[in-house]
Amino acid sequence: MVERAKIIFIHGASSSGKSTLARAVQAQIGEPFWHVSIDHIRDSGTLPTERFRRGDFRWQEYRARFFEGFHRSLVAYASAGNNLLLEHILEEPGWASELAMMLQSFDVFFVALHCELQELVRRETLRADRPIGSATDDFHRIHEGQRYDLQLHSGQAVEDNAAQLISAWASRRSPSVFEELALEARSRPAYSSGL
Ligand SMILES: Nc1ncnc2c1ncn2[C@@H]1O[C@H](COP(=O)(O)OP(=O)(O)OP(=O)(O)O)[C@@H](O)[C@H]1O
Repeated sequence: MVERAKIIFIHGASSSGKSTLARAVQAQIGEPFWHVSIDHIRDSGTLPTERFRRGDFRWQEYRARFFEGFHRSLVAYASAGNNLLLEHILEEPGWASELAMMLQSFDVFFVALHCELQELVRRETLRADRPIGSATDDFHRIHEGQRYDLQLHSGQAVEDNAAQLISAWASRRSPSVFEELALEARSRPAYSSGL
């Protein structure tokens, strides 16, 4: 029988330190987790990034199907029993509920990684490999009204955050935020009527 996959979902603005934290957790946690991120797809050359930049293709035309495919890939990995350390940004308001529904048969632990705006802008400027302004846009949008199983602040040392995350994850409780979100989504009239 396939073991129920565990998913640790780190949610934070661009440059908040998600990858850095995910790597630290992956290095210390007592079970193997696959670190999954849009960054890996982009950096592997999967997408014809340069051609999107040049304007040969319009990203807006392909964006929704790209993310839909990414979200479905999480279900595919987890269905096969793989534990995932997911770092992701919920860029669209409906994605939290959609993902909660898609991932409802898995054990999801939802973690916020907060960072001060000034520090986000400093990191984004220093690294120079992200569109300037992404971090600020995310900062103002992505955590609004969102509930989490754990909230961390990236002003703390990454080792401390990783240790705190692992310890909170080890004593996680049900219902998790994702279980609650899936329940809420199922009880909405649009879902029950199949629309
Ligand atoms: N706690 C920290 N203190 C200082 N700098 C940090 C910290 N965590 C990460 N950084 C730096 O900030 C930059 C962004 O980090 P990282 O790639 O982990 O962020 P991210 O949230 O995964 O970004 P993105 O979503 O844009 O891929 C990197 O240059 C990293 O070295």
